[in-house]
Amino acid sequence: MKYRIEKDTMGEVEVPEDKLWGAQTERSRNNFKIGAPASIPLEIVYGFAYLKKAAAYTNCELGALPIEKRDLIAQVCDEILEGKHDDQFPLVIWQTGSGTQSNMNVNEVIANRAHQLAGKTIGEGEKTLQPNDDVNKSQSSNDTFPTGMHIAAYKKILEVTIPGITQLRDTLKKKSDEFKDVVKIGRTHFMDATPLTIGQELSGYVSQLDHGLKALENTLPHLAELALGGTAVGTGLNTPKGYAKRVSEFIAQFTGLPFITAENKFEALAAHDAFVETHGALKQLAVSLNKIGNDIRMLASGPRSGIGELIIPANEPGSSIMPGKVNPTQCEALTMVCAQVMGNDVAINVGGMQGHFELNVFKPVMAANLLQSAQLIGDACVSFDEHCAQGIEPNHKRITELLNNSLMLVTALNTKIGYYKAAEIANTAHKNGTTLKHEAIALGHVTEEEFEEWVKPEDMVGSLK
Ligand SMILES: O=C(O)C[C@H](O)C(=O)O
Repeated sequence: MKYRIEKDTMGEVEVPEDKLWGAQTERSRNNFKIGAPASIPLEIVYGFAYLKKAAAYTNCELGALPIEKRDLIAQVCDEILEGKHDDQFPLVIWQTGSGTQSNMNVNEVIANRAHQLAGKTIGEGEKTLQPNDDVNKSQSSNDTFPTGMHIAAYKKILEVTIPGITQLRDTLKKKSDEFKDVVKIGRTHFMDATPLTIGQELSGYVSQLDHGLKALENTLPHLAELALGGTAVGTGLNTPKGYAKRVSEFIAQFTGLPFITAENKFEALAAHDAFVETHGALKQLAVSLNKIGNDIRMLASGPRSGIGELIIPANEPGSSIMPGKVNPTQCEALTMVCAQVMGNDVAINVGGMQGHFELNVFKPVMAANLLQSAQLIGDACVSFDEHCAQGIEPNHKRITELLNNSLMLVTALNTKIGYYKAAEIANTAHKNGTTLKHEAIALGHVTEEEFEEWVKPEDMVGSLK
């Protein structure tokens, strides 16, 4: 491999000749071979591209950067956002906790690419742009990395997570309406209980997702607050007057999203409570989705020896050894995603607890985990929706069989003959393996006509939708 020499304040570093990055990126590559290759999410790099462009525009407007430099920075940022330089960001999550090396990676790529755009080869003559003085002007990693994190997370939640959850929620609502009259036996403590409809059961899942979506959306205003303008410790040292507000306005303009400057930059640098808050909502959704996935796989269990009340799509052969076996694989994928989100939540909570004095230095791990959760939940909801939820059908034969066989239909007699006599009927039927009706009449507690009139599952589901 051919190398060129790049320099930073510590001296010379060999960098692969065909790469746009510089000395500090290369040092990071050499010093942090932890889980390589590249694991800093590209979404964060794109977040940086938005903010570097916004910073260049703001610096220029406020008289701190010539227009030619602004335009070069903006042009490279646009190229980055078009995905033209995805392979120029080789760093890992497990680097400096401020993300300084990723900030410098972006600064170096912009500077070297700008040199090329100015018609020169990298290393030829004086640099067209200085990574620290021009591209990083009015910035520190301490305010840029959290800004990139917030832009990336906001976009991911808006573009992937919320649409995915909404798609699944809408299907479950449709199924809930479709099966609103299908009466089945309920279960509490895993044991037979009084009846309800499939529509009612599914409506609980819809409500869970509605609440989860609301919780997630409620976190967006905090996520919309940007740290940029705080620089090293939150005071805004080395920024021109009016910079913080204006740079956020440019970011809002370039992203089309309602970003604003954080009211308090000390919080925005030293704490990532916004991430803890947003991931809290993602965790809530994972809790809900785990229940939904578990319920559906248990209700669809069988086909001969399980509950078998629901039929779900048979998408692929389930077993390499057992012929004809089909498994609830979408439920398995969904609940595995939920397990991953729970793990990510722990990492984010631990990271969030570590804001020491003026800086939280768990930024890359918090950012990567949140982005992973947001992507996984969105994707898993779409997959579960398209390959499972949309195809859910009731197994009417099995539902009727289990409903009529249930001893808990006896609960309808409580108000007619009292709890004790009703319990005697249920216990005797269970002991003798007979029906409720048979024992109710044999014990002399009701007549056949009374039983027929009083014990009707369809009258036991209440009026709640
Ligand atoms: O990289 C920076 O801009 C600052 C760094 O994170 C530091 O506080 O030491």
